[in-house]
Amino acid sequence: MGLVQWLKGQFLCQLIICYGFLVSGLLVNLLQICTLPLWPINKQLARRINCKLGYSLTSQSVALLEWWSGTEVTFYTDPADYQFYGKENAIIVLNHNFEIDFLCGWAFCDRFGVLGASKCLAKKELSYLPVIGWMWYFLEMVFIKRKWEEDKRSFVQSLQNLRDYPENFWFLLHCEGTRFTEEKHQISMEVAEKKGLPKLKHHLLPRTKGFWVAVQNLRGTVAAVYCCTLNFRNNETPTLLGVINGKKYHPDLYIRRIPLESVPEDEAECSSWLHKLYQEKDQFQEDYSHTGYFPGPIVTPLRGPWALINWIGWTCLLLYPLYLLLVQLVLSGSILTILATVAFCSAGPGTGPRRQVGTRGGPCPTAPPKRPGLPPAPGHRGRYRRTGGGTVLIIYHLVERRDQAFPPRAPGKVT
Ligand SMILES: CC/C=C\C/C=C\C/C=C\C/C=C\C/C=C\C/C=C\CCC(=O)SCCNC(=O)CCNC(=O)[C@H](O)C(C)(C)COP(=O)(O)OP(=O)(O)OC[C@H]1O[C@@H](n2cnc3c(N)ncnc32)[C@H](O)[C@@H]1OP(=O)(O)O
Ligand SMILES: CCCCCCCCCCCCCCCC(=O)OC[C@@H](O)COP(=O)(O)O
Repeated sequence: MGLVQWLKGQFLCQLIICYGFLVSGLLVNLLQICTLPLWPINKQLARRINCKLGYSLTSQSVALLEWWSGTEVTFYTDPADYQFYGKENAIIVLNHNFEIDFLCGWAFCDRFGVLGASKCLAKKELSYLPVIGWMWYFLEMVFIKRKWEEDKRSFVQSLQNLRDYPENFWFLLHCEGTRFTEEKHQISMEVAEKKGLPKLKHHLLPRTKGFWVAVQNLRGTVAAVYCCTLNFRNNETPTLLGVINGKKYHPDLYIRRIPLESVPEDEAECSSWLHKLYQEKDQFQEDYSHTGYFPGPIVTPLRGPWALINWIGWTCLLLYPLYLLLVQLVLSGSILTILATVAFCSAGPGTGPRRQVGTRGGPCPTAPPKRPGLPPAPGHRGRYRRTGGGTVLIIYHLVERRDQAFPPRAPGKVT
């Protein structure tokens, strides 16, 4: 494992990433609150400013995915459709099978310059997420409780509000309404059987009302439905923690552009249309599971530098005060304070499965079987690496050098 990969696994690095995201997010929220007086005067300008602020935060996670973990989404689509992406409003229908499908969605948005303005139909609980949830209010995200009788008024009103949105946006819909699990799949297929619908192998049965209401209320504003089917090579199970640890994943995304005119206006016909779309998506996934790729050519939209530049900018801005603090700390000469810092930096949670760090020398319950005469198995990292011990060594040398530069004071003598 190279030095860079090892650094990415260090608790201190992950702490800095999360610190940067949270503090920058709070600053973005503060700036968004400052745009409130502008809304009654110039709503469109307030919206454009909020799109930029939203981009400044959301794009950090795209930078984390694409630059930190090195994950590159491979796009499969008809080149004839490519010209429309980013130049029109669209409803995105995406399967909801993976923990980071939203991240891949954001990366797709960023490639076509619609990341700051894009929205989704999200469960109300997400609006309470610190920073992200608060930001989404200012981006006019559509939140629902997933109870139609309680949702219908606010849902329709939220969609109507988007009809005069000044920026091109994509509206993400996970029509299944929840993340795929085997248990939910079983229940869902029982409903499919009752309804006389074909069973799906890789998807939950879609809830169709939300899609129909979105299409009806965005007709004339949205030009097309983008049927997006996402999967990961080699049966990878991607996680956000893996991305933060710098683990590279291999997502494949198949996009089909369907003009909105071809979506029926009648609710029952629209429902049948969506069920048929999911049956097609299910077949794409089935073929993918055998071939390892989606139909159609691969397109490679340019990965712009702005997500990375934005992330580096925030990191430098927010790390500078910490850097000054650290310098003061080291110069303070207080060994106790320095050791407390060292202990904090190195005692971060392990990044792999929880393990007894060998305090009693006991074998790790989750460690791969020992391979006599061979180095530990690749997935198994030594005691110190796991507890950020590398961080300890770096700071220890820093302190050691300080001692050389600043010899310990003679008792009673002030230097
Ligand atoms: C690659 C992607 C590219 C680009 C991405 C683009 C944009 C992304 C960028 C930015 C977006 C910003 C942020 C995104 C990031 C993070 C957020 C990501 C994810 C969060 C998303 C979520 O929170 S998912 C949960 C919320 N969404 C939904 O719930 C949508 C699906 N639900 C609906 O649409 C529902 O219709 C409803 C909630 C609107 C109303 O539901 P309700 O159940 O009340 O009514 P329905 O008629 O729909 O359902 C009743 C019928 O369903 C049948 N039924 C009962 N049980 C089941 C079952 N288990 N499975 C299926 N169906 C069932 C029941 O029989 C009823 O049938 P009837 O025939 O009798 O009506
Ligand atoms: C530098 C960046 C550092 C860290 C980046 C962190 C980015 C955090 C963004 C959090 C956005 C949360 C999106 C969650 C999407 C999701 O998957 O929600 C679940 C719902 O669909 C369905 O819920 P359920 O019914 O429970 O399956």
